[in-house]
Amino acid sequence: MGGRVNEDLIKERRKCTFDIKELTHIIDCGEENTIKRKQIDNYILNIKELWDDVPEEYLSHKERYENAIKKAFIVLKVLRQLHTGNIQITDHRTPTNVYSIQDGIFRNVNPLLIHIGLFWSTIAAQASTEQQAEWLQPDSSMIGTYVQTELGHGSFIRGIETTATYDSTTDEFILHTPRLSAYKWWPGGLGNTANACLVMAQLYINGTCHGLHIFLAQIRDFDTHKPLPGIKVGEIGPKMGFNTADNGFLGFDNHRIPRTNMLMKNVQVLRDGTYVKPKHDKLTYGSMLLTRVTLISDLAYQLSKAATIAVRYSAVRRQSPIKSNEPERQILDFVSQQHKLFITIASSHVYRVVGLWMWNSHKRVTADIHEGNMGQLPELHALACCLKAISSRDASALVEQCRLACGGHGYMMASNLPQIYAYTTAAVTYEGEYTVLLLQTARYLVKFWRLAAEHKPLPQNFAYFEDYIKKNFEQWRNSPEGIIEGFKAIVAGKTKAAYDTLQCNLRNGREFEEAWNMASVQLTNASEYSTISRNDIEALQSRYEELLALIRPNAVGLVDAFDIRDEVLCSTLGAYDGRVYERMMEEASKSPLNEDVVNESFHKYIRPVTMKNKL
Ligand SMILES: CC/C=C\C/C=C\C/C=C\C/C=C\CC/C=C/C(=O)SCCNC(=O)CCNC(=O)[C@H](O)C(C)(C)COP(=O)(O)OP(=O)(O)OC[C@H]1O[C@@H](n2cnc3c(N)ncnc32)[C@H](O)[C@@H]1OP(=O)(O)O
Ligand SMILES: Cc1cc2nc3c(=O)[nH]c(=O)nc-3n(C[C@H](O)[C@H](O)[C@H](O)COP(=O)(O)OP(=O)(O)OC[C@H]3O[C@@H](n4cnc5c(N)ncnc54)[C@H](O)[C@@H]3O)c2cc1C
Repeated sequence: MGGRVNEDLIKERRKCTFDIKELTHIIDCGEENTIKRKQIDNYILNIKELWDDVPEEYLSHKERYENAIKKAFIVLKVLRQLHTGNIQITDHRTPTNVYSIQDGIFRNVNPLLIHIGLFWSTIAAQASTEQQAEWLQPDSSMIGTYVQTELGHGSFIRGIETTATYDSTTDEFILHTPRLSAYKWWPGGLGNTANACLVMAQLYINGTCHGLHIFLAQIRDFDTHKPLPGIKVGEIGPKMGFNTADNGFLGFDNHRIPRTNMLMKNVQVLRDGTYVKPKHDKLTYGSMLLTRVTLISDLAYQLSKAATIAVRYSAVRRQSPIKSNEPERQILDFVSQQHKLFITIASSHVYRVVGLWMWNSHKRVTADIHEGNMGQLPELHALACCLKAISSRDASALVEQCRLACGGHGYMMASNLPQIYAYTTAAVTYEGEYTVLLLQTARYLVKFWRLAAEHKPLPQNFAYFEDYIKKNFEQWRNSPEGIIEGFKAIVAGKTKAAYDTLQCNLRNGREFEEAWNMASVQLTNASEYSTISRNDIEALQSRYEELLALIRPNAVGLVDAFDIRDEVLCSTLGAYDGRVYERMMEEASKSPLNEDVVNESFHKYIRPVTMKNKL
């Protein structure tokens, strides 16, 4: 759509005091990545079939899925071409090769996300070399998903009921769903798209349960796509978001797979049924760990989208004068609006940096594990748990804050803020629910507080526990170092409080698990504080309003530096040109309810009532 850039935005960009491109290169981890990202964006933007102009809100549940699948397989074909063309394309904003531009294509989620983000990555991480050679062919017919959660169990995965029983007479595993609560429920792409899946099931050999293991199972015929015998599969229905993905359900009726379909990099079942244990019994949980790590970067990217939309709109929207005898002001001039939005820009940068640090930490620890050293795994797990929990809670809260800061127009689907919120808030639940993961980190904190309380040696990362006990903390200084020291004191204090409550519950005769449950609110609080979150930064930094004023002239420049294309933002409020009202009117004209001057419902339902006895 043509037309002049909004005058207020032009002025805002003139006010900017830093080099926007330089910040974009920092966000992309280098200018060469910016160039590569733009190449990919342009390449995919030129595929016309991907950019329909029928808003998905006007499609049926079925049409929305079919439209998304059409696009997903165009993208998959392109990715295969690019990869086979040896162009290693990595979008450093989400170091998972999840291409930022996909948000624009699907406006919701790519139905192949779990195929790309969990199915392949789990095979690459947990299948043996021979299995990878067989299953990871670039032109494979397998379209997979990751099938763990059941109707009856999501958080407590040791309670998963699906069984995989070894039959030595035929050298097979028998996958079985013993009851309704054991039906797999939720996996992305399972309902209609996937023809294969990685199933998390309880392994049984000669009546002994060896716990959860991962098995590759084909569930549909590669050629006809019909479910195989013994497979009951379908789609779970509409959700709050993610409605371009067919999350599904799956039941096995004594479905047989070869023994060699158990992922056997870290653990083996030999032909005679011998079970060869893994070096660490949580290696099977590795895909959850990796996804939690990747989610931090993705959430940072969702924040950058919401901030871009809300800040640009706030620079364009004029509402209410500050002095009655003056013109209406840009709402971005209201300090309360700056308070709502600038923390979102900051949080996007914080979680992008943390996400990249965690991504590199995961690579380092994975290399150690490959060498047989499991020592760093517990800390990586504890960090991934609290960081995924806090980043998803912060991101969903801040995206909603951005939506609310845009008034009624933020409530329009055409603003794209509702979809970004629906997408982001799901991350508080999936891949490990918020409270459940915070309690995992609490286990780790309590373990080291116990050592500190017993004056035993502590790893360097927990030296501050000892400082706290010896009251070595300095007076709070209003500087970054002072704030970090303050946080350490808060975490130590919260951990001590939870630990003391735990000890008190035990002294009162409670068993450990009950004592833990009774202290769980304090335990989650300690975990939350082990991660600096948005509210804490505001609360701690005096001169806060002065800092908002410092940011104000650069606010639009800061979001322009995220360099998110209009086609990806998909937002009437956030487009680069700021022509909000023209875009809103253009989107409204697409509503099917504007096709007829008088909708047929008038004659069918309204007129017989309103004109009764009047003709
Ligand atoms: C797909 C993403 C791709 C790319 C990302 C990019 C963008 C993202 C965008 C969209 C993503 C889209 C869709 C998301 C798809 C969602 C998929 C899913 O949700 S898959 C299912 C996820 N399910 C879970 O996460 C379940 C949560 N529950 C658990 O993890 C476990 O039940 C729990 C850890 C809570 C407990 O396990 P349990 O076996 O009971 O252990 P216990 O608590 O007794 O602890 C024992 C011991 O083990 C340690 N430990 C536990 N887990 C791990 C681990 N993963 N790694 C290492 N160590 C672990 C634990 O600390 C404890 O140690 P100590 O005894 O304390 O020493
Ligand atoms: C959009 C989306 C996509 C998903 N994709 C997949 C997928 O591809 N593959 C897959 O396998 N799964 C997937 N899931 C499922 C997801 O992993 C589960 O929903 C998640 O693990 C939570 O489990 P649950 O829903 O059974 O909730 P539950 O485990 O029943 O928890 C419900 C509530 O109980 C409380 N609670 C539970 N346990 C504890 C505890 N120990 N202590 C304190 N409180 C507790 C918490 O408040 C929690 O919110 C997806 C889910 C969503 C929403």
